[in-house]
Amino acid sequence: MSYQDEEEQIGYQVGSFPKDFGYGNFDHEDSNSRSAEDKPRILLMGLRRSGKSSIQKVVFHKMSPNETLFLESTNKIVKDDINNSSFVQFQIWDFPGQIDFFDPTFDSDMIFGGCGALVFVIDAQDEYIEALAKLNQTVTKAHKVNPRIKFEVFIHKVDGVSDDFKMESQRDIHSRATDDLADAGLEGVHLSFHLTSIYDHSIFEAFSKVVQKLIPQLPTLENLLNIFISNSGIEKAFLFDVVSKIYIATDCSPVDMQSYELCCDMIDVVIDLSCIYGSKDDPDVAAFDDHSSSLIKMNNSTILYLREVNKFLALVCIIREENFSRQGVIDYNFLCFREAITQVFELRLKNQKLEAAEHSQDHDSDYQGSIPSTGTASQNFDQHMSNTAVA
Ligand SMILES: Nc1nc2c(ncn2[C@@H]2O[C@H](COP(=O)(O)OP(=O)(O)OP(=O)(O)O)[C@@H](O)[C@H]2O)c(=O)[nH]1
Repeated sequence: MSYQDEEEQIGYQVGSFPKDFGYGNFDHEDSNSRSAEDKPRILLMGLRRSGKSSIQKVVFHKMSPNETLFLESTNKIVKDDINNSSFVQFQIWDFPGQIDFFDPTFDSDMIFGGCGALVFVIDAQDEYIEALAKLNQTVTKAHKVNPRIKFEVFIHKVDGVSDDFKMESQRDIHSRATDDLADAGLEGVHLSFHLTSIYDHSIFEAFSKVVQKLIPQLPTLENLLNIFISNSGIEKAFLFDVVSKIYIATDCSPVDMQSYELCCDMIDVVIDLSCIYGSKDDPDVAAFDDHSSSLIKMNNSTILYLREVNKFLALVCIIREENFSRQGVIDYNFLCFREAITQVFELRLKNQKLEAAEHSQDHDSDYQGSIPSTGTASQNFDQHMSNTAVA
């Protein structure tokens, strides 16, 4: 088998997700789209049947978890182009489980060279000794080619195991994997571990963290969210990529799984309602747009409040009912926040264009001087947010 024999699956669409929100039909921000080669790459690796393709299909193609039972084994590298919004642009490469790094057709420089993150999937319901050996081999090889790769280990299929077993497996896998790396002389290589399952939100949460590490503007986005929530009396806020339901940023307070699940469910409700009742005049136009908003009152004196940032991003906030009395202030602050996010988008686009121009001209001109650094940008956005009112 040749690893060069790759299959492109761009714009793939599975399942019954409403037409307006599938990847194939999504009206991309063309001007912000980058060519596939320029995008950061996420590699999905692991032993056969560990669940790699299922993860990709469930998170990015709305496949229902039960349908993954019928997935066939992957026997070539499958590339998938994810192009949801300016911040969520990357390629996912799904590898066959039986990949052999010593095969002469395996071009490790090409494969690991442009890689941003490597997700290694370990089946927690199976013996993991062989998987750990493969993980060690993979990290050693990849790190040698590209020391900047972020390594993410998904201890997967934890739906079928008890909480005690989950914790024990994570501890054991963590210590064995780091010991193996130390034995190989790679003490400095950091591995992040996540307990995941396609049958709950854990896989979306884990993928959110993987994707966030590939967004250079993350500190700026987090800073904006911190200012927004502290001035508006909000408990927690997530900035969501609407299509995949992964969150690309949140404020600095800790994320609890229940809050994240509630916010994900709210997005589903809003999209479903938009599809059923919105845009009667033109069915091809998505009813979910930058004017969409939604408010759900819970029976525990908490409010879920969703506002569209643009067609691709939504801000979902958890607010105590008593703090929602001055909704006007929250709405005003949201407009400031949205304006600041738009500026981050514009700056990112400008930087990407400059980088592309620099790349194509293939010379070391001093463009750097004209690219505003994220630090400067962050200060500018903070200034913008200083207009916010305090609730
Ligand atoms: N219980 C459980 N089963 C899962 C989970 N994720 C995947 N599976 C099942 O695991 C089996 C293998 O999944 P695949 O996605 O085909 O695995 P793969 O790693 O892509 O396999 P190869 O293509 O052979 O390398 C399927 O039957 C899935 O339904 C999970 O989170 N929990």
